[in-house]
Amino acid sequence: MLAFWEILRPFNCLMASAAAIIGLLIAMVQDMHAALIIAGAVFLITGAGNVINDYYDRQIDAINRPDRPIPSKRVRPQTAFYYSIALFAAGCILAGLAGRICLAIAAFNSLLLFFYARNLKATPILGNLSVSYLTGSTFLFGGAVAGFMGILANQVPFGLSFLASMSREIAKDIEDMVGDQQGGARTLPILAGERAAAALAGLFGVAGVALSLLAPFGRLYLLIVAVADLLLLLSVYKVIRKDAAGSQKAIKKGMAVALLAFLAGALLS
Ligand SMILES: CC(C)=CCC/C(C)=C/CC/C(C)=C/CC/C(C)=C/COC[C@H](O)COP(=O)(O)O
Ligand SMILES: CC(C)=CCC/C(C)=C/CC/C(C)=C/CC/C(C)=C/COP(=O)(O)OP(=O)(O)O
Ligand SMILES: [Mg+2]
Repeated sequence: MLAFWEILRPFNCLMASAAAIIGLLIAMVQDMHAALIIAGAVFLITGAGNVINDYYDRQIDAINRPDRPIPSKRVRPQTAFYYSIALFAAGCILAGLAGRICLAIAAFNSLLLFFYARNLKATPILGNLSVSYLTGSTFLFGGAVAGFMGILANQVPFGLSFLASMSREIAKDIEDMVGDQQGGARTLPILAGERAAAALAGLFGVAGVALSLLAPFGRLYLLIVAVADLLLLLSVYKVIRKDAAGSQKAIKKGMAVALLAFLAGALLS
C-alpha cells in the first residue's frame, strides 16, 4: 500500500498544494473552505500526473530509477494507469467546486499532464515548457478562485516558477541523458549537446533571480527570496560545472524557500 503513496511523490504534491493556497492568499481570498478544496484538487492532480508519468516512463526508469514503484514491481503498470485516471477525475470534481475557471484549469492541466507523459516528454523543449507551465499554474489556479483578477495578481509567482522550472527541467534532462538516449527520447541536451543545454539552464536561472527581485511583496519577501536566489545562483554554477544532479537539487530547495517568501509576502505585504 505504501507504494501507492510513494508513487504520488507526495512532497511535490504538498509543494504544489502550498503554492495554490499562496496563490489564493495573493488574490486576497482568505476562505479556509476554498483553500482546502483547491489544495485537495492540486494534490490529487499533481499526484495523478506523477503516477501517469511513471507509467509511461517505466522502461526509461528501469535504467535511470529502478527503485521506483513500477520498475521495482511494487505497483503493476495497469493498476498505476487506472489509479492515475481515478486521481485525475477526483481532482477535477474537487476543482469544479471552486468555480468554472478552476475546473477549466484543472481539466486542461490534467490533459496536459497525460499527454506530457505519453508524448510531449520525449520532444525537445515542449516537454520542459509543459512541466514549467504546470508548475507555475498552481499559483494561477489558486488565484482563479477570485476570477481573472486573481489570476493577474499571480503573474510574478507564475513567471518565477516557470523560469526556475525551465532551468531545473533542463538540468534533469542533462542528468538523465544516458537512460533517455537508450529510450529514444529527443531531449535538448541530446540534440544540442550538454554545454549548450547547461548554458540555457543557467540563463533561465539568472532570469528567475532577476524577476524575483521585481515582485511587489515587501521587505520580508525580499529577505527570504534572497536565500532562494542564492540557491538558484548556486544551481547555475553547478550546471555550468557539469554537476546537473546538484543543480536540480539546489533549485528544488530554492523552490521550497521561495514558497515561504511568497507566503510571507501574501500575508504581510
Ligand atoms: C527563486 C526561485 C527558486 C523561485 C522558485 C519559485 C517557486 C515558488 C516555485 C514553486 C514551484 C512549485 C509550485 C513546485 C511544486 C511541485 C514541483 C516540484 C513541480 C515540478 O515537478 C516536476 C519535476 O520534474 C518532478 O521531478 P522530481 O522533483 O525530481 O520528482
Ligand atoms: C494547478 C493544477 C490543477 C495542477 C498542477 C499540477 C502540477 C503542479 C504539475 C507540476 C509538474 C509535475 C508535478 C508534473 C508531473 C509529471 C512529472 C513527474 C514530470 C517530470 O517527470 P520526468 O521528466 O519524467 O522526470 P522524473 O520522472 O525523473 O522526475
Ligand atoms: Mg518520469
